[in-house]
Amino acid sequence: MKINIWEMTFLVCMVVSFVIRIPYDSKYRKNTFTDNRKTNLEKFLLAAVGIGMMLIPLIYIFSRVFDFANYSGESWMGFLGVGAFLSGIYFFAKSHADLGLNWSPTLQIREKHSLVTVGVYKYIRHPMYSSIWLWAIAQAFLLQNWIAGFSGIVAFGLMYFLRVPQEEKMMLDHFGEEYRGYMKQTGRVFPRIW
Ligand SMILES: C[S@@+](CC[C@H](N)C(=O)[O-])C[C@H]1O[C@@H](n2cnc3c(N)ncnc32)[C@H](O)[C@@H]1O
Repeated sequence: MKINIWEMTFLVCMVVSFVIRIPYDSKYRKNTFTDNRKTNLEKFLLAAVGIGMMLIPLIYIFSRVFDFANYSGESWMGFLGVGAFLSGIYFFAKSHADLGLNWSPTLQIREKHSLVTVGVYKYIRHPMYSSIWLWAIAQAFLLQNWIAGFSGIVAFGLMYFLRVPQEEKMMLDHFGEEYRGYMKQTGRVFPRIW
């Protein structure tokens, strides 16, 4: 087994993302929820993201199973991948810090949930999803394999397009006009500039 520099970078960034989440995850487990919308579809989407963004890349890096789908990319692709993952890690950390106790890995409202509209949430409604898009794009640039490189975009794309409308509906159900007003001032994954 020989891991190249880009695959090693992917692994390190993945571990850093895990470590960032640990303190939020342990606090999250102590929450009581007043609304829990973790449906079977949600469970499927979470599993798909785990498979597409972690399991398939790990199998690719540590075995030869997907080697038939390798291609040889240019080094600029690797550098772009590093830039995308590093900026993704910044937004991942910042969005966790801004959401604080309101963070949840799925669609849930906790007791005493408050609407966060400060920090990075002042400009974007879904900065954590922006950061995960950056991870998926980085994966495509860093893992030069048609399956392991693109499984992240497919899995997260599925989650993003199916989950975001449900998440915004849940927030509207709870925060009503406050969230509607917030939607008018912010973009989904890019800042609103018009
Ligand atoms: C995985 S987090 C992702 C948050 C957000 N969609 C993002 O991409 O940054 C999903 C949970 O965060 C909470 N949430 C989302 N937006 C929020 C906001 N502006 N203020 C407070 N909680 C929020 C909801 O409880 C939702 O179930």
